[in-house]
Amino acid sequence: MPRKVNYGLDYDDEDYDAYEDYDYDLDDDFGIENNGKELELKRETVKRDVWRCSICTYDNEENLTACDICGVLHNPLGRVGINSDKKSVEGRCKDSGASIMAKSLFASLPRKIIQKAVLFHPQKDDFVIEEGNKFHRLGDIQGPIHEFQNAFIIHKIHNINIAPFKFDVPSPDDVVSNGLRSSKVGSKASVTDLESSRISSKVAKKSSASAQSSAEWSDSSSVAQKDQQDTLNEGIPSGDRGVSYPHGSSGTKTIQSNDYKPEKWMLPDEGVDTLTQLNLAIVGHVDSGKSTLSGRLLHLLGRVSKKEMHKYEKEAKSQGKGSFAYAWALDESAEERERGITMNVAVAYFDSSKYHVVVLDSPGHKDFVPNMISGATQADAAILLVDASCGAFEAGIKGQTMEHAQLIRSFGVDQIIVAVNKMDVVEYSKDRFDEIKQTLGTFLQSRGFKNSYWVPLSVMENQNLVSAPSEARLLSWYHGPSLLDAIDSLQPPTRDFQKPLLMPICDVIRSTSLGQVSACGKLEAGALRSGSKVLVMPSGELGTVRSLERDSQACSIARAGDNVGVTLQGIDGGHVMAGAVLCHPGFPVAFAKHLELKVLLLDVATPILIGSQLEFHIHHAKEAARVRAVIEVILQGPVCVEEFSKSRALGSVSLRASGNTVALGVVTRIIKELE
Ligand SMILES: Nc1nc2c(ncn2[C@@H]2O[C@H](COP(=O)(O)OP(=O)(O)OP(=O)(O)O)[C@@H](O)[C@H]2O)c(=O)[nH]1
Repeated sequence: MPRKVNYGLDYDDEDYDAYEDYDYDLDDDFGIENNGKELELKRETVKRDVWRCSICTYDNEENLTACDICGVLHNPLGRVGINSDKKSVEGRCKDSGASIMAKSLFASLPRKIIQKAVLFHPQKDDFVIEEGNKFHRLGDIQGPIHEFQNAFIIHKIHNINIAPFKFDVPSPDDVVSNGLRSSKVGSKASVTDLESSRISSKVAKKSSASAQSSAEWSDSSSVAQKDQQDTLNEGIPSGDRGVSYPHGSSGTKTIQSNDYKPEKWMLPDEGVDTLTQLNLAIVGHVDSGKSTLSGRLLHLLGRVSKKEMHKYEKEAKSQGKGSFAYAWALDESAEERERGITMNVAVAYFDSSKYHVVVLDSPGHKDFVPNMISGATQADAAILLVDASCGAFEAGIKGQTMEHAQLIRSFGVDQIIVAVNKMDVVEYSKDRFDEIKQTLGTFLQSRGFKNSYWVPLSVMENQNLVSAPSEARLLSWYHGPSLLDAIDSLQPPTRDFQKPLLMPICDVIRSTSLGQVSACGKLEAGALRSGSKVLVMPSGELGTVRSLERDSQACSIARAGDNVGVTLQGIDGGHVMAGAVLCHPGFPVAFAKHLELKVLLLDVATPILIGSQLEFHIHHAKEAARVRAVIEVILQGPVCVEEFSKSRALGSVSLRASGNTVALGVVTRIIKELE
């Protein structure tokens, strides 16, 4: 069955009322008309003990861990209270991502006063601003503000409000892979290394201490301790075991990540015939039909039974929302169903002939872009769904069709299937399909998508989904692959099997009755099996893998690319949270809040100025950030991060302000940890 990503702790206990998330103390109501949907939200009463959000200045109740208005975390991950697992169910729900995002639906952020203006002068290096090439290296920008603004004038293509840069010249990936890191970055490298060494060695020491104590707690026999030590040392060459830490510290021998040697079980067994896992994000403007498509595919491919489908149909009809029956297979919460929109990413699975597909059904509504980002960072490829209906496609182009395409590209996805849906509404018109293909195709090409497949569909009338269409009007001109065939034509993703474990946590499921905590997410690198020791960063706590689950089935090993649930034992559950990262105890991920970025500006209306307060998104973590120098950010709290050259997943960022994505970028340097 599909699983919802809640961006916070989740409870699997039966007595837990999943809809408590939306049960607020309310003192006023207000609604807003958005894409024809009447959305309602209520605001909580302000209580006496409050903390002020650094982004929107809203006074939040003390017990909230994230801003009630904009969702920015109050306490940095590193300072997560170790007692947070003792929260009542009610407390947890109030803090959940769903509640926060729901409440932020109607919040417009108050304007912040910019303290300093950025200066600008034309650049003379590789990042010279050219006609048609809107890539800017902001680090070199100086000069009066109007010149800064002029540098970011939007060029409209086909009257579309296209964001002013091109991914392919260069894309964030290309920035790093083409070695475009500036000499400025290089010249400070030694300082950086020193700083990050200090941080990581501190953490590594902590992990070693916890590793030892954890081993002692779990079993007192020397044989058991040896086993514990062996799991702790998985992948570390025998000569180096138990004596050293990554990045090093004085007096200890250093293990670099290239010293890591994966053990045999960590590598895929070529002989065993298993399908490659493909993490497929379904993105696109609100109402384009993403959940309906996901639900219908699951049904057609036998993942949602006839009986279940019948139940969804009945329930949807009884609420006067019959057309949403398939979407209900994914949109499970009462609030999502009532509003007819997806709020959290749903994770579901089906098999094609070539892939074990993990469907990441993303929300399309503008206000849930942060959730969409969290799902999209796990994607190997994407289906960009567009609504062919007159007016709807055009609205999507100005809305989230473009934003989602840009975000997904910035996370390194360069294979995309553009599914032109609702062809039934336009009489399966070839002209309309060609018009959409020409308009959007030009844009996608300019953003550096290498492979894009174009598939006309009607999800509602089951045309061209898993087999050739039966509709004569479509058959008369379309002879290409069905959507399922297009999925099978995608190139298999490359995986980091040879690197130490790295799994950003996107969701946490917690059973209070069993005292267990499960972290969900995609393994970006390395492998896990039951008994493996894992380090949870940023807390530096060690846990042991008790069991693994993929697609609701227990599995013995999870490898890079797999999207799994990892049940941990021997760990305080309060340290396991969305935004944290599971890593190899010998190779802790860096943890910092002072970063140098290289960004591509999307929104000229929101220039990035020194002193600007932004929302900083990285893998599944979100932090308030202040622009210190252009573009160097100080986050309110630290996050797990790697330079993009080391990890795509932990080095791709997006910057948002006032509900808009204003820039996409990569981490070029971890500057230092601030005490
Ligand atoms: N006519 C027609 N309607 C469709 C088709 N596919 C989906 N719809 C309708 O479009 C509406 C929105 O569908 P959803 O699946 O909720 O759209 P979505 O993209 O998941 O919406 P968000 O997740 O909120 O962005 C529903 O009423 C669907 O029945 C189609 O092929 N033809």
